[in-house]
Amino acid sequence: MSDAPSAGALTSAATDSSKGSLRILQLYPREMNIYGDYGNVLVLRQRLAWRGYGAEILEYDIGDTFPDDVDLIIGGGGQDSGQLVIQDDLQAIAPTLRAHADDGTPMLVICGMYQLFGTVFRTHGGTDIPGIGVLDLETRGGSDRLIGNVVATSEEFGEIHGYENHSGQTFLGDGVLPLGTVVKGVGNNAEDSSEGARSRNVVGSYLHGSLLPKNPAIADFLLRTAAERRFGSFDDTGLDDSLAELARKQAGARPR
Ligand SMILES: NC(=O)CC[C@H](N)C(=O)O
Repeated sequence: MSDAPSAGALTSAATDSSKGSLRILQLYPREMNIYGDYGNVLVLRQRLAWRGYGAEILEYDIGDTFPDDVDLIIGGGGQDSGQLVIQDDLQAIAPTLRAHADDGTPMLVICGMYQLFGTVFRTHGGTDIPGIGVLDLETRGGSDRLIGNVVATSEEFGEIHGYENHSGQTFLGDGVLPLGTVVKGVGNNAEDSSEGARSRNVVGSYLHGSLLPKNPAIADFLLRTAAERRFGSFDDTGLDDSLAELARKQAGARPR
């Protein structure tokens, strides 16, 4: 169960939202929200609040109507069983998600949802869970779970810190770039040192933690992109990220 707000709830941590509000949609928070992934939404909301923007946190669950005017779409990790539960509903909203991606809506999808944004996840049990083809990649389940701390490097976002726990190994097609190159841990698969995927304004990653508290550069990319699309500009006043910096140092020093 998630402790997230119910569908359509307006959660405003911002006392001052005079610069406007962004609508952030969390996909399937019941089934696809493990290892603290909901923290990504909380980080986005808080960084908006610090800069005088509001955030409307929406949730999409099985059978819901997909909301209008969504500025940012977030998806978390899930067990294979959770991925099986949502698979039919996800196919039903696939055209909407693909249209959002093509239109430039910023998105962050982690692990289980990252896999399902590809073309297919063949589980270790031999079941094919079809993806929605937003990202050109496919995933094959293996007998080993890949678990531990990860550090990846990326030109766009610098060092990326997180924690992986997956059996699926993901292989990128020509239509996407990796999010980063792994220097500690495994990332997408045990063969090519790539981690995550980038295409249009979509970021896919295996990294939990949750990801955004320790990676404010990725959070601000998502917020800047969403705000510029909605308001034409973004006041990206620098924030005091010294605690995030400490967390990054600590995470980087941890054993695999
Ligand atoms: N952490 C996750 O989201 C796991 C995704 C998928 N069930 C796997 O094991 O590969």
